[in-house]
Amino acid sequence: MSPKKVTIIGSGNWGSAIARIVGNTTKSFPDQFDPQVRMYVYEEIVNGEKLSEVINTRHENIKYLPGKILPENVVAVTDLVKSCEGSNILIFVVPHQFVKGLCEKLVGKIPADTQAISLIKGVSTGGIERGGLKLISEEIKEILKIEVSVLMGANLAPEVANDNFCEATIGCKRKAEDGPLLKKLFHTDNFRINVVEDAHTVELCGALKNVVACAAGFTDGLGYGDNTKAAVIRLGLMETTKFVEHYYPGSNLETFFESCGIADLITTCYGGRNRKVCEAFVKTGKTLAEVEKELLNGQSAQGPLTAEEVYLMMKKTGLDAKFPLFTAVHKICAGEMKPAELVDCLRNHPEHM
Ligand SMILES: NC(=O)c1ccc[n+]([C@@H]2O[C@H](COP(=O)([O-])OP(=O)(O)OC[C@H]3O[C@@H](n4cnc5c(N)ncnc54)[C@H](O)[C@@H]3O)[C@@H](O)[C@H]2O)c1
Ligand SMILES: O=P(O)(O)OC[C@H](O)CO
Repeated sequence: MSPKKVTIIGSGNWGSAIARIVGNTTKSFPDQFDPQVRMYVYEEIVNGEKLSEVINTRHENIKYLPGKILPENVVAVTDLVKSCEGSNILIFVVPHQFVKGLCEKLVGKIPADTQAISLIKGVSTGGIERGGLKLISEEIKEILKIEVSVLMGANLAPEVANDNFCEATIGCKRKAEDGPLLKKLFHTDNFRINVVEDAHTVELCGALKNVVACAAGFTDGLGYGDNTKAAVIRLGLMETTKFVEHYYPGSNLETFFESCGIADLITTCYGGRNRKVCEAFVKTGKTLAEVEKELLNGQSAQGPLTAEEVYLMMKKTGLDAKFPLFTAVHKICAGEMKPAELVDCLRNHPEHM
């Protein structure tokens, strides 16, 4: 078996942090992986220089992960199709609103035996019209006709890039077949991977924790303390388990105890961008777009968009009333509900009845 070529599609905060890991693991296992890792970069000019050229000369993503050196075998490529040519493993790591457009550019260019793994936390808009759910992994699979696994976990990119110890979960439907190689690609001393088969649950935990993090940001902005945030986390977890069970009956409860579940909820509700942006939204009275622009320097908080997408799909089938926390997050983001009303929503939550 010849060594697998790997492409990272995305070079934001998480894409760059994961490039540091994958650049090193591919070098460590030359029998399994081609050591050159191509990274698709959505080109932009930063301080008068092309970002891709800075990455290829100074090996630093000065906009999205400043101060951290990328391995030299990670090569920035600005042509998406060229970045994927001949690759056997595609790592998708872009804000979820860009996935469909990128995949459509790759149609007909990706052999059927290519594997993908999505690190994207979000849901597709593709299910909304029919009131159903479409996962990002399903969107990629549908467009490119390839197998897609997922990797989610309590992984704030700056801490991962700092090599601080953490865990992550790979969800892989063909666990026996694909799990070992994918684990090899990501598993390090400080980034510990567990592989599970229940990929839907892994992916939905990753998407929905961003919605819960918005609620945590709202309560922080309102000046409530850690007890309130713990209630947000607990009720958010209850809604997440119920949501997963509704769309994928028979999911494995144990998956919620993996890094993708409770651990990611905790880290995101304390240290994430969604929390930060939503806290500032309440404190400043500015719009979410304004605070995102001011605080994140081009990075993206996926929670408000995911809350809207989840709300629209639930609304179609009248499910929204059963998920008051998810619904409240959307309504607050959309200006249909005051942030202070969130506490009433928590107070009257069905979990207390
Ligand atoms: N940052 C984290 O700590 C973290 C950790 C785990 C998972 N994630 C998830 O990973 C995914 C990617 O997040 P990120 O932090 O790497 O991204 P980011 O928030 O840093 O987003 C910026 C990226 O979007 C790209 N972009 C902007 N406009 C684009 C366009 N029109 N087409 C294509 N790309 C465009 C930019 O070039 C940049 O690479 C998200 O789903 C996120 O939830 C992030
Ligand atoms: O900064 P956030 O809120 O996008 O969260 C980042 C990661 O998903 C945490 O695991």
